[in-house]
Amino acid sequence: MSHQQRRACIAAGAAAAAALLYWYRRRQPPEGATLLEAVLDEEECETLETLLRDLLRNGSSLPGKTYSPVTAPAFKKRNQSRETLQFGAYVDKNRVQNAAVAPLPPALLRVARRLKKLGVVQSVPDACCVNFYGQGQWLPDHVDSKKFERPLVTVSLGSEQCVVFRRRGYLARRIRLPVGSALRLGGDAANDWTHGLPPATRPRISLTFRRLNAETKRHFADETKAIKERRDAKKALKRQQRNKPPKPSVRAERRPEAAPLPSEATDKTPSIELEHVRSVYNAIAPQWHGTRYKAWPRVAKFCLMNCGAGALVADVGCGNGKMADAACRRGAFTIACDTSDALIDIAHTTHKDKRYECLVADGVRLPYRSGAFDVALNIAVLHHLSTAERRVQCIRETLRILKPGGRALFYAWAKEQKNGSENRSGHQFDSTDVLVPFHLREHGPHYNKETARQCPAHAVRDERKNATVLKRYCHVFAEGELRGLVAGAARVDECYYDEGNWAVACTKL
Ligand SMILES: O=C(O)CCC(=O)C(=O)O
Ligand SMILES: [Fe+2]
Repeated sequence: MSHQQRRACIAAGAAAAAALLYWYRRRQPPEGATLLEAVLDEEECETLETLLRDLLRNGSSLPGKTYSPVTAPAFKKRNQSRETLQFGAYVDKNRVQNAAVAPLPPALLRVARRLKKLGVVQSVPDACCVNFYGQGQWLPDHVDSKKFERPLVTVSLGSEQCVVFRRRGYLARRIRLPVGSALRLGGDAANDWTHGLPPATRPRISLTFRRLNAETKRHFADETKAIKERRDAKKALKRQQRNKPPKPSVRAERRPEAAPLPSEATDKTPSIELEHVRSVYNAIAPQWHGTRYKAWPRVAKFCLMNCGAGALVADVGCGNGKMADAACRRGAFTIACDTSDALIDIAHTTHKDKRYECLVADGVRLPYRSGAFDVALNIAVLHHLSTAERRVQCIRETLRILKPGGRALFYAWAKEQKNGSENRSGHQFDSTDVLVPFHLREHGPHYNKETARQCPAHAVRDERKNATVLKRYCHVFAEGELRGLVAGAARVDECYYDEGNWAVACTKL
């Protein structure tokens, strides 16, 4: 190699090393910033994302200023018009304000507690700003308000993105934010460097967890108190002027609304339901229980998202209580009912260790007062009601017992059944009102002579299968039918096909 060639080689090597060093330094987080990967696993991210998108869809019904569409024309023009949900504290254009917002919902509180447990923060954050970025939306460079304590922690969901840190006189830093990661910003990174996000290439959600500092909290509390005092004083003055005694509080006067009086649709159970639903379930209860002991995964997910600690859940038509684990898992109290006393006996024995009560009652006339429950489950019940009037009545009853804002999930067997392994029950339906055979085996671990002896009159022996054949009445639902019935009585949030059923999740308005 000539001298000249050697010099060229060295120069190229030095340039490559400098480029590598530059590349490396660009990716080093500034002092005070730490990235923790996999703080949430894939399933947790997915569950949280579904929950948050659900909340966003219902954004306008959340309290106060929790939801902001951020549609200021200038923001929209610059593509910064992302939607936000703010819990615990309200920020507008990076300025903290004293406005009413909802506290952290249980799912976010769990993440906040996890951050403390992992040592990312010292106190559990009590505020969270959830940013929903659509494709192309970005966040300009900023320093988070000093009214928030340090560190701030941002958890990423949905898709990977980069955050760019800038500081005058320093090389800009570009840090990858994988899904499920938490970026902790303290010290210089939070106070002296700005951070911003380039346009998102795919939809993304970020959760910025933080705490207002004590001084701001105190200031806001004083301000709120002063406003209330001024308002009360004004009211008192007006009252004095009118010289009227103060009105008693409406809340104290209000009596719980009683269950409605029975109507034609509810006061008499049609004989087809007595013979082909109630009696059948009473006879097959032990065998039924032997193979059905867990909520379907999507029903369990609904429970996970909606049945938090302290919530009151109604399981309308609970069968053997297979929803109990999912409904009570996060500390909710469940009151379940079914018309089959044999199934209620099983539900009671199986779940007596839980915050769970069950009783014999009919879904078309629930023995609960109106507005009492936070969540209602009505799973695989409606298709056993034999008139349209009774199905509507059962939906109305399920919603009646919910508080405004309460959520309900309905599942009803679909007329449209898939082929192959996706159709676990193996049934196909030609008409909407059908009698579906059930083979009650007279052998095996779940055979119970006692209940089998109480078979309804229509039961017939199948000697070949050594079983008694009972027929269950079902009205199978055509696509759109369930949605149509629920939409008349509540706001439909989601409608889907699952486990051979049509499903509708809704909110009582
Ligand atoms: O979306 C992100 O990752 C950052 C959000 C952020 O900086 C903020 O909410 O202040
Ligand atoms: Fe920020």
